Amino acid sequence: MTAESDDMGEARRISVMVPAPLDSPLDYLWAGDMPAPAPGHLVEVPLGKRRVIGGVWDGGRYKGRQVALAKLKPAIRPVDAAPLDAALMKLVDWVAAYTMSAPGMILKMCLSVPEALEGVPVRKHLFWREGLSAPDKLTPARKAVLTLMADGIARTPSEIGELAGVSAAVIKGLEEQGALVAEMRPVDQPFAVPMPKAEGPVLGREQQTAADSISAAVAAKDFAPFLLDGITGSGKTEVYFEGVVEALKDPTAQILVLLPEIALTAQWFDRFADRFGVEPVVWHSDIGQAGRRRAWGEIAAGRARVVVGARSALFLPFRNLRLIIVDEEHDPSYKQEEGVIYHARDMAVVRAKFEACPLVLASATPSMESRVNAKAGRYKELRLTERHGAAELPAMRVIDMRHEGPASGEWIAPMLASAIEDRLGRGEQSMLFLNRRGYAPLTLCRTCGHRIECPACSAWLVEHRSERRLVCHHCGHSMRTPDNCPECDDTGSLVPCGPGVERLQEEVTARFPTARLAVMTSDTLTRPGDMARMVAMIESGALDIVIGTQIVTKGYHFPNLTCVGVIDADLGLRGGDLRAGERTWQQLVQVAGRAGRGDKPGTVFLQSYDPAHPVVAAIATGDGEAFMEAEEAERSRFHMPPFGRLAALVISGPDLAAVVETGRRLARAAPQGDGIHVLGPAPAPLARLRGLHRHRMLVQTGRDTLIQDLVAGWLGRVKPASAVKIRVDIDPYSFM
Ligand SMILES: Nc1ncnc2c1ncn2[C@@H]1O[C@H](COP(=O)(O)OP(=O)(O)OP(=O)(O)O)[C@@H](O)[C@H]1O
Ligand SMILES: [Zn+2]
Repeated sequence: MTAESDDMGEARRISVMVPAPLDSPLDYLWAGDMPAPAPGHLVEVPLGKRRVIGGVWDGGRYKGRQVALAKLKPAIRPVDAAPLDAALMKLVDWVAAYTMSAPGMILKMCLSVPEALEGVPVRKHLFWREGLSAPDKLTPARKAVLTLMADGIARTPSEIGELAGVSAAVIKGLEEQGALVAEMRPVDQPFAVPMPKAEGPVLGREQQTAADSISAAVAAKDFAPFLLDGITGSGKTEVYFEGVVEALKDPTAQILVLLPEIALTAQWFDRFADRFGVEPVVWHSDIGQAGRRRAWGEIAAGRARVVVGARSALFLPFRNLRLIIVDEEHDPSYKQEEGVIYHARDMAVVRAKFEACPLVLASATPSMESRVNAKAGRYKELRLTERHGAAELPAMRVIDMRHEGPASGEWIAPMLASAIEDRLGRGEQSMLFLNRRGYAPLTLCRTCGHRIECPACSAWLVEHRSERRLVCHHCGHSMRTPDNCPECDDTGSLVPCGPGVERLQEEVTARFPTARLAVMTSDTLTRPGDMARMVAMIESGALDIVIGTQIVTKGYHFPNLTCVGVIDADLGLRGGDLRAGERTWQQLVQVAGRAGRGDKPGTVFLQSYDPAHPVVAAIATGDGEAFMEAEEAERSRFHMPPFGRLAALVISGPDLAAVVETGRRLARAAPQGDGIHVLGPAPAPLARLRGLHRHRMLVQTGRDTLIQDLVAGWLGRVKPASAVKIRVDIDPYSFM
């Protein structure tokens, strides 16, 4: 072969990132007459026995052995879809490197809707217009159709059938006679374009200052990270809506708003619709296949303008992203713990940088990470220190459960009970917060002391009395609640220990038999729309008392809710990991923040066995700043994140000895050096999960160490024992 034809051959080599767990793109041969597609274009290629859609990639970033041209498999075809843009491809590479995941699995999250890439199916619509031929016989059924269609709106045959109450044959007949004309339209219609109302709300002084900063950054079209730190009810949403208004002035701009999954609720949508005239485009697990296809396609085409979604929306293929908002940025649900382990808030910052657009992290309880970034000047801090309008922060009362607690077997202290009584009398609402689903977290045999555990996990089974079942909250295993102890077979000896929301419901019903009560948990709100209906009931005053898990803490605004009771303020502090204090503080501030948001003042009751605990004291005094300062000092002293870096290794497998052996090998090969600390291996708190044994290791380094390189080198020196997996979690949030 001459050098020239060799070059020409090389021009036919393309690197393709395929949605599979591979370390780098694969090379393919681009056969046929068309020039090889440039990076970003989507192509169909063979992968093993499958055909997959991948992106042509700049393979130079990934080192590896080059396969000889003659051995390359040919690509199948170009895919007729908008190419991925450079910023998104950069994000894929970056997130893969940071989280130590296969880049193909990150790309898979971007191309999460393969059907959208296949082109949208078309559906037949019929319409009528003046001058079309009249049918030969005008039967009543035909007349009904023509009357309906006189408005000129195109409808599918089935819509016409339904609306006019006629059979398919009638419609077919009219079409054959030329009285209705058919046109083919893509099934997926574009979304309505948001149009901000000319007049927004009159912003308060602090709100206006914050909104101006954000709008200026949007207009400047450059990377600019903000921390919007405003107390609960201070009107953060209205502030970042101003940024959205500014961005929409560019007719091609797209805006992404990330919310924790369970905060994606009717209230937020109503407010958006109020301001922008239409609902935003939604992206989360509940929208179904067709909804995903439509949303993905419209986003990729650049037509979907404002998208609101849960964490996975971060990887959508926007064409011209001009603003990212991460609301409730402290929320732990932004960390994905399965599959690719990533933190959507942190990766949002990276995406904003690559897209060169502003980013707003909003919270009443900013995470330590964001707080420290703001202090260091990496983020610009915008503060809102007052509630909107006349509303004041609620009063706080700590109930010392050691002296002021309820009788044994009850969970509501007298002081809280009388406060609820009082609200009932005044026609106001109360909310009780207990972050525990089910009836009781533990079932114990009074005779032999046996505790009922999950057979596959090291966890107790939780009683769900309404279903008469014991359920594992880790793997979903469940069994009928037995009558006899499974261990000693004694009858009637099993007793529930501790409260869950169902048990609390029992107590509330007994105490306040006439109160209108609802329980809000992921068990009671299972269908799409359940949450919206419940929220509407609270808003309309159809409920007096709401019992809920953390599902009720997110962003709700119920003006008539004036009493919040935290049943167990110490719950999140037990078995404390690195962030237990911070997280409990955030959760309690958020739940407390639901009280007194209207013109009536609110009171929050915290039931605690440890009122002197810094977290409880911080909530009671309202001095969260002092608490977070102390937390920060502590983290800094021990070089914990964000002042140091952490990576967790979870070693798991079906055979305990193999897991232990792998841990030993890791320990022997552990990295050493200044400021590097390796902890473990030790059994994980959740030592068995879904039948697999789990051990953990933790490596801690200084802020300036490239912990990924350290871990990669380490893993390269160790061969796991058979059937053992090692999962790496950079910046771990879960220590279970
Ligand atoms: N400038 C304003 N004019 C009129 N109403 C406002 C204004 N600012 C805020 N509000 C209203 O005040 C209420 C609280 O605002 P919002 O829900 O945005 O607070 P928040 O800061 O997001 O609170 P949280 O952190 O608790 O979710 C909402 O009903 C909102 O519509
Ligand atoms: Zn289990």
